[in-house]
Amino acid sequence: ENSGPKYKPVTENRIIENSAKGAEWLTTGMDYHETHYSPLNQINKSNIKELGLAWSYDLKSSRGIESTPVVANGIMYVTSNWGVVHAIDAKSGESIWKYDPEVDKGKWGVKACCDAVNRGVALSGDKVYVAAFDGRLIALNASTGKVVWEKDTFDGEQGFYTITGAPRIAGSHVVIGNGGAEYSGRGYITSYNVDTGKKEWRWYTVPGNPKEPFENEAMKKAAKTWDPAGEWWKNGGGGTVWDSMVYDPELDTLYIGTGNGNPWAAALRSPAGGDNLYLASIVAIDPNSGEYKWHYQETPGDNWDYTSVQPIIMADIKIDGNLRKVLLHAPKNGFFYVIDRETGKFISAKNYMDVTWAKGYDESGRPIEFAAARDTKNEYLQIPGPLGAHNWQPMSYSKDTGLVYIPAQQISVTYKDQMDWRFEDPKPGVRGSIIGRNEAKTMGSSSAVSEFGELVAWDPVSKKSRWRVRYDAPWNGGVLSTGGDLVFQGTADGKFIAYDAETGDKLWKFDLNGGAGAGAATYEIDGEQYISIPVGWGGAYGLPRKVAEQRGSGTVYTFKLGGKAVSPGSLQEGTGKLVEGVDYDPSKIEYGEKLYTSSCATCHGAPGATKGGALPNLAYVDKNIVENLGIFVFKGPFYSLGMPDFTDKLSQDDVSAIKAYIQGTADAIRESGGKKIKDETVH
Ligand SMILES: O=C(O)c1cc(C(=O)O)c2c(n1)C(=O)C(=O)c1cc(C(=O)O)[nH]c1-2
Ligand SMILES: [Ca+2]
Repeated sequence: ENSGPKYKPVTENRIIENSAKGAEWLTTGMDYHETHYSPLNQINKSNIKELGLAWSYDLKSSRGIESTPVVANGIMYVTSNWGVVHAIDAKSGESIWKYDPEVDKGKWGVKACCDAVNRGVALSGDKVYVAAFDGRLIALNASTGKVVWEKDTFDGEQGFYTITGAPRIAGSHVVIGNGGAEYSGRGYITSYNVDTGKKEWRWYTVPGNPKEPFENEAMKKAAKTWDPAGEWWKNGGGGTVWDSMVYDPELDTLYIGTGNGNPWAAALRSPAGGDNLYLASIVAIDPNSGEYKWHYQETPGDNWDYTSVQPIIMADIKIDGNLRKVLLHAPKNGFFYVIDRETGKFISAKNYMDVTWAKGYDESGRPIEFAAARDTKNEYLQIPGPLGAHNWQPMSYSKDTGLVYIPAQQISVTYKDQMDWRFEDPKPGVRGSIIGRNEAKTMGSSSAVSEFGELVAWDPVSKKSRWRVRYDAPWNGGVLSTGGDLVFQGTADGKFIAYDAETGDKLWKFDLNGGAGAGAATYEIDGEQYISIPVGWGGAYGLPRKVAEQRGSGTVYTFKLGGKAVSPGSLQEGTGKLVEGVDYDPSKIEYGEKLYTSSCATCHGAPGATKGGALPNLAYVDKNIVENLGIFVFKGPFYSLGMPDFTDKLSQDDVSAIKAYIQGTADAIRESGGKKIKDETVH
């Protein structure tokens, strides 16, 4: 129990007032603007060399950690997998309380497109809000961690949903969306009263069956941009709001980023074409009524899993001599957008990474596409691939430098439409289809062009990068910028690095116990500035592969000047030896590969393609696991950790074929002297 001073309620004024000094970090993005910038400057260029570990905290988790810490009243709130909340003394690193929503992981793990992650909490009054993976929005007492109220946000809905995002507070409303657009789902957000949990409104992002009454004018308008021949509503249509929402208290408006189409292939979802509103858009909503205000669609007629859910930043910047209230956005599709947040008017879009789907944008804010990117017959080299030029990892906007620091990447894929796709049609050979994926795309090579990561310092006014830092690998962590003229980023290869915000010069680095994804936060207690980063490798890219040699239990690292705490260690990983000696029938390998692609590949990757990520690569596990694969796939020992149950999905014969494929591939790699046989499976 918290024995410290009485918990001071978190109010709108307090969040606004804190922006100027930055002693606390009161929303997932620091304040309402969600800049991931703090004016704190005790730690700066002159003393960064003295930055050392103040404390570390074991989150006791083994999947991806994606939450930016939130700090109020000396308490840090950070989430780990499935929606577990840790309240930590932000000065000492001692646990205050822990809340586990006790998600039925066996039941829900199968619905995880991209790891059982959670991106953090929201604070309001004396409560902390978290959304559990299984759809429950939960209000906890911020001092004790006791449940105040709990609501099922999937109530009455049909889709294959999960929640990974952080809730947001808009006045007296707490709002949450969900994920599921790789499976089946109609995107929506729901608002609840912060005090009572009473459901207030629900806003769908895409229209339902046009034969039924529309919920509102926005849906009626949107339906005209979809072809009913695609019967998208059976599949849900997509548009899930699985990450960013920002609230502007001055304009009393909530801005949400919407996700990709479901299925991905536009030609199957809406054969006659159309923009498919409000997919891949930023939509402004009145948080009191739940009514649509305006939208700007970044990727009309999405065909590539180009979600627009990526972190949105509010900024007030001078463009052509006029101070404009804008939204800054770097979604998956590789373009950087500046949008007027009062009107929704498009200001500019310019690619911050190489892209092969569009040449640029016209004055009205429509992309000028390359026709080949919509070819339904031929394979196409898609850059960025479905993991995006930037994913959920928070970017940061510094008011001092005027730059946006984007954790960007290049990961390509070759795509082709799966023209024989049908809704919920498990097919050996179709990626993830046995576990409910509904993408309608087949993928070829994921490494036709090189993969890399980049920290891009982007000037949103001149639409050019000021500097770039190149990393060998993609999937680097979120970014923090500070008044100390510093930029902090954790990397996929397990470092926490400080850069000069003006030049990109590397000033300091610290070795972590694994690859980092989450963004860092900073705060001040008793006159000392702290910088805190939760570390834990995983997420969509990290499930089947890793970049750092080491991998640790999820850990919060907190630094201060002169800190001298001892670093936590890494986990003992497997042997790294190819599996050997499992009996198999070689004639089954080919069919086994097909079943593997449909059942195992999205989480475990292709056998031997990597030595594993947050989850093991099956060519590098103990022989007993492959030999007894049936024990593991039919509600086995890992079911309670989130592994799907393949009962009624695979037969014993199917399992024998999968075993043949795993052992056969491992043998082939060994015989070829360790040569990689297969590409990794992207996303
Ligand atoms: O379409 C969706 O509903 C949805 C949900 C999620 C999610 O909830 O995590 C991701 C994605 N899509 C996605 O496309 C994606 O690249 C992705 C990466 C991650 C992650 O946490 O690493 N989640 C998701
Ligand atoms: Ca998606």
